[in-house]
Amino acid sequence: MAANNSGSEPRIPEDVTLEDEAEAEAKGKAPAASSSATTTMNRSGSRPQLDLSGAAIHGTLEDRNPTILLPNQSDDISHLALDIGGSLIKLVYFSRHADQPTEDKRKLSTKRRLEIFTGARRSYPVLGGRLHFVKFETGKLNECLDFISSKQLHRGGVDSPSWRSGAQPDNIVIKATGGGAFKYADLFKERLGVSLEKEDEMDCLVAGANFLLKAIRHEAFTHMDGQKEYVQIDQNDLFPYLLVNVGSGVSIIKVDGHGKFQRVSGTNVGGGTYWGLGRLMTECKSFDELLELSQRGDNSTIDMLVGDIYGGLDYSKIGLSASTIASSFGKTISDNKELSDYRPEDISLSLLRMISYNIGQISYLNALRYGLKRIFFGGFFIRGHAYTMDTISFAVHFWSKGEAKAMFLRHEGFLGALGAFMSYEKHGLDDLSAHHLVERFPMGAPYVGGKIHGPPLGDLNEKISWMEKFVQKGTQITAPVPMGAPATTGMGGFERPTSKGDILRSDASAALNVGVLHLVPSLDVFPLLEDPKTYEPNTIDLDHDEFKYWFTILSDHLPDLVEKAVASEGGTDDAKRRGDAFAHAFSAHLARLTEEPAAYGKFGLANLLELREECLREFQFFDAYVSIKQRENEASLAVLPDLLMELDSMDEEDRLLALIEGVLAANIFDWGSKACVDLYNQGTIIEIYRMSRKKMQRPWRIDDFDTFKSRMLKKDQPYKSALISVDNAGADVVLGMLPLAREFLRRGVEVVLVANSLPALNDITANELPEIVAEAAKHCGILRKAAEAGGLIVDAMAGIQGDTKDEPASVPLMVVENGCGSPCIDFRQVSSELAAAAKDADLLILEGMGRSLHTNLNARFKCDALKLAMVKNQRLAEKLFNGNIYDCICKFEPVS
Ligand SMILES: CC(C)(COP(=O)(O)O)[C@@H](O)C(=O)NCCC(=O)O
Ligand SMILES: [Mn+2]
Repeated sequence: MAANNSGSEPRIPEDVTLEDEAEAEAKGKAPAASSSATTTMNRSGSRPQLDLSGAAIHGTLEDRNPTILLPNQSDDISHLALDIGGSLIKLVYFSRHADQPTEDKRKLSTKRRLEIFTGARRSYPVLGGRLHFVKFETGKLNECLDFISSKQLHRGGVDSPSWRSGAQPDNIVIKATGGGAFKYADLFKERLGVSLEKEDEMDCLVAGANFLLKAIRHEAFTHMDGQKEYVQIDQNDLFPYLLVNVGSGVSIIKVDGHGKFQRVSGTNVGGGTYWGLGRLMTECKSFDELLELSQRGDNSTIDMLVGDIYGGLDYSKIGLSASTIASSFGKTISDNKELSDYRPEDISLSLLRMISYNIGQISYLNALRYGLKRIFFGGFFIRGHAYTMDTISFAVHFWSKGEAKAMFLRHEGFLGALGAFMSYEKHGLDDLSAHHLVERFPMGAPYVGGKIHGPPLGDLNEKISWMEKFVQKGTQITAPVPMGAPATTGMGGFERPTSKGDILRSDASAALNVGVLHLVPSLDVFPLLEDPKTYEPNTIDLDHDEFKYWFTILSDHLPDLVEKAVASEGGTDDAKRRGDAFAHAFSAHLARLTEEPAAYGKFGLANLLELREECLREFQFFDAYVSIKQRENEASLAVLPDLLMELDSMDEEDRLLALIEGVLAANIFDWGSKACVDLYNQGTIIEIYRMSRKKMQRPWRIDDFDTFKSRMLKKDQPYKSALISVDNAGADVVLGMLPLAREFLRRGVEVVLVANSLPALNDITANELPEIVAEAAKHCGILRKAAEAGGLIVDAMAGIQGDTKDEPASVPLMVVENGCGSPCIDFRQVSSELAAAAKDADLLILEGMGRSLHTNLNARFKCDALKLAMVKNQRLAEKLFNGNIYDCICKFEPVS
C-alpha cells in the first residue's frame, strides 16, 4: 500500500463503512423500513434487551403491521461478530440506517391507495442497514481492537445512547468463532470489556455459506482457464451441496439444509501443508509471497510427467497426455541435485499443483459418493488466487469428466464470521432475499482490494485528504499490477489448465472486492417480470472491448460532470476539493475494473452508471444537475399550454402519433450524452426541441407505432392502468411524457408515473414530480382532476384557473418512486411502492436510453410493454440496431 499516515502504518479507507453515509442517506436516500423492532422479539441472553420505554406506533392504526418506533432503544447492539483465525481476523458488523424523515402527505396518500404495508407478515422484520466486512492480520490484533473501539462496535456503534452517555453496559457478549476466540478471549475482556461467546466453527461456515448462497445473487462463480463466470444459484435448488473448506487442513462437509450438515471427509493435506513445506523449501516469509512466487514457476523441472516416462509421448490409451503429472516431485528422485539447485518458483508451483489437485480430486470423490454435482470451495487457501482456483476446477472437471462443477465464493474469507453473525438470536437477517441486498463499493474498494484494513477514516474531510494523498503519489495504485509471464506453469498437471498468463495476477490484485451490503427491506422484485429467474437487466455484456469503450466515454465525461457537481454545491473551495476527490475516486474504480472486470462481481453498464452516481453521493453531491433541471422545467412549462392546445386540436389518430413523436423528440435532453451536450451549446432548449421534432421521420429504427395505435384505439378493450416510467427533467417529462400521460387519463386509464428515488444525471425524481404536475395542472383540467384524485395535489391549489366543480370524477394520476438512483433500472430490485402499483397495471411504458435500451430492451413482461427512446450514442445505435445516432425506438410488445 502506498498511502502513509504521518509515516506510521498504512491507513486505509475503510472500504466498507463510512460514517457520513448515514448522513448522506438522511438527506436523500430511498426510504427503507424505518424500525425493525416488534414487541414479540425474543432475544438471547447474550444480547441486550429491548428498551421499550416511549414506544410508539409509527404510521396509521389501520396498517396491519405498523412499524413500532423505540426511541430509547439503541442501534442494535452486538451486531458484530468475529472469526479469529491463525492469520486473519475477519469482522462482520451491521450498522443501522439513520431514522427516516417523516413521510409527506402526498406519499402517504399514494401509499394508502396502493395498500403498501412495509415489513408485513414477518415475525422478525428485516432490518434496514448495512453489513460491513473487514479483515485484519491476527498479528496486528491491536489494530483490530482499536478499530472496534473507535467505532464502538461492541457497544452498538457511535450513535448508540450508551456511547453518547458514556455508560458502560454490563456484560456485553460478542459472538466469535475460530481458534482465536479461545486464545484471545482474555484480551478482548481486558481491552474492550466484552466477553467472546464461542460459536462452533463448522456451524458458522455452513451458516455463512447458506446465507451467501441464498441472499447474494452473484456470489458463486466458476473459474476455468482464467475465466471467471458468475453462476446464478436457484434458491429452491440449493441443497444438497458439498462445502470444502480449505484452511490449514481441509474439511469436506455435505450440506443438506439450514443447520443440517455432516462433515463427511477431510484431508490433512491443505493450506498449512503448502505453506509449511514451502517455508521449509524456499526462503519465503509469508504465504502470499510463496503464492506469488508460484506464478513465475515451471513445475516440469520438479514433477515427473507422463512424457518423462514415455519418452515424450502421450499415454493415450488411458487418456493421459505427455504433460500430465505422473508423480508430483517425482523428477527430483532421479536428478542428482540438492534442494538449492531447484528454483524456489518451481518448487512453489509444484507444491501448489500437488495440493490443489489432491484437494480437487478428494472433493470430487466425495461428491461422487453422495451424488452431488456442486462443490463450493472456500477457506484461506483459496483467497481469490486465479491459479489455485483453476487447478482445483481442472481436477474436478477432469475426474468427473465434466459432470461436477467446482465453484468459489466472493465472500469466501468471511464464511465463519458471517455464520457467527447469523448465530445471534433472530434479527431478521435470515429472512433476507437477494432483492433486499444492494452491494456498493465505496471509494476505498479499488485500493484495498482484498487486503487487510487499517483504522477507519472518520469523516468526509479525512476521506478527501486520503484521496489527495494518493493523487500526490501519482497513479501507482491504480496502475495494473504486473503479471506473471504467460504460461507460467511450464507444464500441465493431469492436463495443463490453460490459465492465461495475462489473467493470472498476484494474490493481492486478484483478490475479489467485497463491498458493503446494503440491506433495503423496502425493495421488491417487480411483479410484472415475465420470469425473474432468467431476467437480465443489461442488454450488452461488458466484455473487454465494450468496457474499454465505456471507460473512455465515462472518463471523457468526468470534467464536465465535476464542473456541474461543483457548481451545484455553490462552487466553493470545499466543493472543488470534493469534486476532485470524486473524480479520482471514480477514476480509480474504472482503473480497477479495467484491470479486473469481475472484481466487483457481475458488473454491467447499468452498474457502472450507478457506481458513478454513488460516487457523487459519497462525496456529498446530492444533485449535480439541480439548476439545469430547474431551468429546463421552467422553460418547458412555459410552452406546455400551447402544446396542449395544439394537441387538442388534432383528431385521435394524429394526436397519438404527435404524442409519441413528442416523447421521442424530447428524449434528446440528456445531459449524460456527449453528443447531446454538444448540441445544447447551439441553441435554446425550445429551439432544440423544435428541431428534434422536425426530424422525426418515420419509419423509426424500430417502429411498432401502428400496432400500438391499433391497440390503443380498441374500444372494447381499453387499458385500465398504465405504469409510465419517466426519464429526464425539462422537455422530456414536461413536453413528452406528461402529455402522453394526459392522453391515457382522458381515456379513463389510471396512470402511475414512475420516477427515480434519487437523482441521476438530469433525471427527474419522484420528489420533484408532484410539483411539476401541479404546475402543469394549472393549465389543464384533465391533469388537475386526475392529480387531485391521485392525492398528488393535496393543498388547496392556490392559483388554479377554472372551476372543476361540475367535471366528472377522474381516474387518478399518481407518482411512485422506483427505488433507484441510477439512469437505468434493474427490475429485480424496485421499491415496494412500485411493486404494489404494478399489480393492477396492464401497460408498462419505459422511456429513455438508460431504462429501455441499456437495460430492459430484451426484458419480457407479463403486461403489454412500450419501450420508447432516442439513441444518443453512435456506437450503441450501430451495435443494437445497425443504425445511427438520433435514431428513435418505439418497441411495442403486447402480451398476446
Ligand atoms: C446515461 C444515459 C443512458 C442517459 O440517457 P437517458 O436514459 O436519459 O435517455 C445516456 O446519456 C448515455 O448512455 N450516455 C453515455 C453515452 C454518450 O455519451 O454517448
Ligand atoms: Mn435520463
